[in-house]
Amino acid sequence: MCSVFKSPHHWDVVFRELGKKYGPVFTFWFANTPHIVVTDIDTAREAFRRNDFAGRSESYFGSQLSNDEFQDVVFTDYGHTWEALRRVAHSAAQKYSTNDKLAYLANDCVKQTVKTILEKEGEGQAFVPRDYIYLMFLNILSISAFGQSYDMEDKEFKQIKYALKDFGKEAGSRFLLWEFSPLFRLIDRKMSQKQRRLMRELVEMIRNKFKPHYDDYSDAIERDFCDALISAKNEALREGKESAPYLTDDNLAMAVFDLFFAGTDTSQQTFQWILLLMTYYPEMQRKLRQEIETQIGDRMPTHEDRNRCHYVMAFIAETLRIRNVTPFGVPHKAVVQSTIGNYTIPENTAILLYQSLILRDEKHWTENGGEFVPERFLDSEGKYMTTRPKAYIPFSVGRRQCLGEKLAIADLFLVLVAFLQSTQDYDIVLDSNGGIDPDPNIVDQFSPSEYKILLKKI
Ligand code: HEM
Repeated sequence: MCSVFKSPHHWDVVFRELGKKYGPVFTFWFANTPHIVVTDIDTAREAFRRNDFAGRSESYFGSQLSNDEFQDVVFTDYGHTWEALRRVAHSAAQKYSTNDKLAYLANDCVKQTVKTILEKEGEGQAFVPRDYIYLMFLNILSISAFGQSYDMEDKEFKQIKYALKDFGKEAGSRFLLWEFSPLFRLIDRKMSQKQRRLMRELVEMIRNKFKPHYDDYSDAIERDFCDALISAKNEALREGKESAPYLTDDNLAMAVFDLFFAGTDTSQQTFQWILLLMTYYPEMQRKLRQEIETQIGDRMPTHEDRNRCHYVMAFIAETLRIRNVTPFGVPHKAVVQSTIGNYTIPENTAILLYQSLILRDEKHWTENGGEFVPERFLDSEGKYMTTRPKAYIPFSVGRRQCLGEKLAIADLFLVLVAFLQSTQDYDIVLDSNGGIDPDPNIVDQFSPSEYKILLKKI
């Protein structure tokens, strides 16, 4: 473990070397906890489709979101509560991913953001787009979740962003040391206690938004994600489903929390990559604009436009492939003793799916697997491939696979198209950047190093 903390490189570089040296399945020790690392797609698909590896280990961080009082989807171990919560959260997320409301919402949020950028930053002035992107995706999710939007100066917006984003930057890799070393938590107690407090306040905030939904809930109209979950709970109660006892108000509020926790940062960070890549490769920006102009023009983008905008879809897919923001996925746990390939895996062992290695492995992606080539997702007629290559796993595989995949793609598509439409009188130009390698200071994610862009009038 020391070797990865001491390394000046991103963990991806270190694990890539380990993968080359030790093959498709190897053990890595975080302090005194062994983690099985899987780097082969066939082995991963076979193992993760089974319930045997659908568990989550008890973790320091996870215990703040799933504990005796309430449980969420992401951190709850395999069992009835997880199954019940996952089912209702998945169905709500799927519903939202094709909802016309989402198309209007994304369009409004983007237009408002571009207007604010032009007012605050002005034409031709370089600025860091990070906070604007965060606000845009947070608003899309918060309006979908409980019908509330924020502006940059809102106290609550600042609180959410600080707890889920800025504090993470401040704490850096200490997060991992807190996770694996109670002693380090004690030594570093001022910061680790602050982290617990921030999380507690955030959980409380979301619960306070969820509960009042009962007061004016009506079966006739589904306003947002909270209503969708209440409706799923009522249905389970009415029909006497086995899942009903697990759908407590506190658990459902935590499922809403997951939307923020698992959905905002992943989506907004992916969009930061999209913006960086399309300014880094201006000829690709032109191609994106051309397609949008011919296929959609000035009207508001809809979900159906995904079937027309093949290059836009390929560009998003390639960004998710080469700059997958969750390179190591989320650790799974063996719920029983089982096997991966020829290895016996003891009960309770943690397992990591090393997604980013599979996503760039030359075995599956030819020798240019490390390069950004959106065309690899287009067929010979230039159409976006409907069947994805088997090694395309930015959202993981199997029982725990991301339940927000469809929603994330819908959001990214709508936001990208609306962003390019709203800036059609400009070239989006990269002003300064640290290249397109992931920031080596954020070791367990793929985050772009800070960059500045400007809107240059054509
Ligand atoms: C680009 C955007 C996203 C990426 C790359 C991403 C990726 C992932 C990955 C790799 C996992 C771990 C799967 C596993 O354990 O095997 C995951 C889990 C999860 N994601 Fe996403 N995600 C994204 C967006 C979203 C959105 C928008 C939502 C909200 C609806 C969401 C909700 C979840 C939840 C609830 C889980 C936990 C599933 C479970 O444990 O059963 N994600 N995601």
